[in-house]
Amino acid sequence: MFKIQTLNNISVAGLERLPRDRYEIASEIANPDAILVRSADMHGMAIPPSVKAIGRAGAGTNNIPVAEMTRRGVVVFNTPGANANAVKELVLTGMLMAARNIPQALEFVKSLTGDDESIHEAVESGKKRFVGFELPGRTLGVVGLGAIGVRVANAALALGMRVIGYDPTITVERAWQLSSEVKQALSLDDLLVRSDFVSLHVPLTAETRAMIGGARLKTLRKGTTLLNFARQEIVDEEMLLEALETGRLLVYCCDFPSSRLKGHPQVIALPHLGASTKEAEENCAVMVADQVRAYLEDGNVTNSVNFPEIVLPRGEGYRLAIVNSNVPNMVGQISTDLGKVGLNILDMLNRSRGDIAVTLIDIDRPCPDEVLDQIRAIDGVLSVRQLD
Ligand SMILES: NC(=O)C1=CN([C@@H]2O[C@H](COP(=O)(O)OP(=O)(O)OC[C@H]3O[C@@H](n4cnc5c(N)ncnc54)[C@H](O)[C@@H]3O)[C@@H](O)[C@H]2O)C=CC1
Ligand SMILES: O=C(O)CCC(=O)C(=O)O
Repeated sequence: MFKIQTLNNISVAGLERLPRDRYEIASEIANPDAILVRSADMHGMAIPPSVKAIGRAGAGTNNIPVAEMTRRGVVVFNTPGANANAVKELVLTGMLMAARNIPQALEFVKSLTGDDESIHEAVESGKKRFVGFELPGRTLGVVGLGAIGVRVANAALALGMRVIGYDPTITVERAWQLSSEVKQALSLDDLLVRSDFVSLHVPLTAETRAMIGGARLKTLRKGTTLLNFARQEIVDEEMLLEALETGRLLVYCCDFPSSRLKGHPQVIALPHLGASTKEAEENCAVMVADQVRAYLEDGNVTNSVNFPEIVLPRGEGYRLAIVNSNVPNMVGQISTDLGKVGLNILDMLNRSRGDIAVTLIDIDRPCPDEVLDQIRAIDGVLSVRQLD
């Protein structure tokens, strides 16, 4: 029986992928084998030694201590692209809300009093305060052309916008998906000076933290709208407020309210709603549950942010799933231990990524406990599991 701890609400569609006769799932559970999480902050949390996998039902893994988990030999998964359409739709909503002064217009309508005739009169005389502008011909700069950025860029083209993008590490897959109409910005600074709207779609990393700071905000075209559906910390809030004050920035539309941003007349702040659609929640939950299950039951790894991709189809025999440091002669030492007791290797796969390697070995009969312990004792071996 595998034990799964959930730190956030995970869609039932995903939990149903973990059959109850093999999986016990609860928000409070002792010695879990895996943790499923959305946005809960796991930094500083005591993660029990029993944990072998952490599954993030979503894209960003900045809420998980990934480096520490790698050192411990714990795999961390995410669900690339599973919520990208939901975020794209909210970014488009944000652009349109900003261009048409929708939040202010809604506030105005809420404030109306009197009978239908007086409301009608107030509407017709008041609406001139909310005159907006249209998107065709305006330039959108997309920073980060991953699952979300590519969708936002292509959708903005379809709305008649000009689109420029910046992503020095764009993958081949995303480059194929990106319309050839999207022009390449030479640098982030080049993108910022050429855009009427700027939309951020990068992960939060040491490099992207406060990437949009004071100096860069000063280079924006007067009246730019900045959209941040990535992470709060990517924008320097102090400097942002100054840019709004000077009018360099017209609107800041984000998914991350704060005490200073909420209620600000030029800020549209949503309560981290980017991935909050039924479809995205289901997509993420199903994908992450399948990935965690494949790892727990077969040792296979797909869509990990810290482990190598490794998939060895199950055939005959018994499987050992070993996580070890990526150093020479690990496989040699492991196979020597197996050979000493006459265990025959039927199939084997070894993959590495950075400092970590995963070795899957199918053997002809169960491995005795003392041999498993010998393998565990090899310098650099982080975990050894014999799978049914
Ligand atoms: N508001 C919300 O609810 C959601 C927010 N997010 C946030 O959006 C981020 C992006 O999500 P995805 O597009 O799914 O991720 P992704 O991994 O598919 O794309 C990220 C892209 O950013 C690029 N990148 C990294 N550093 C860069 C830099 N310094 N400059 C320019 N490009 C850079 C990468 O090359 C990659 O192509 C997530 O990491 C997460 O923080 C994601 C989903 C929902
Ligand atoms: O699970 C959520 O609602 C947050 C989604 C998110 O921020 C992400 O996928 O990075």
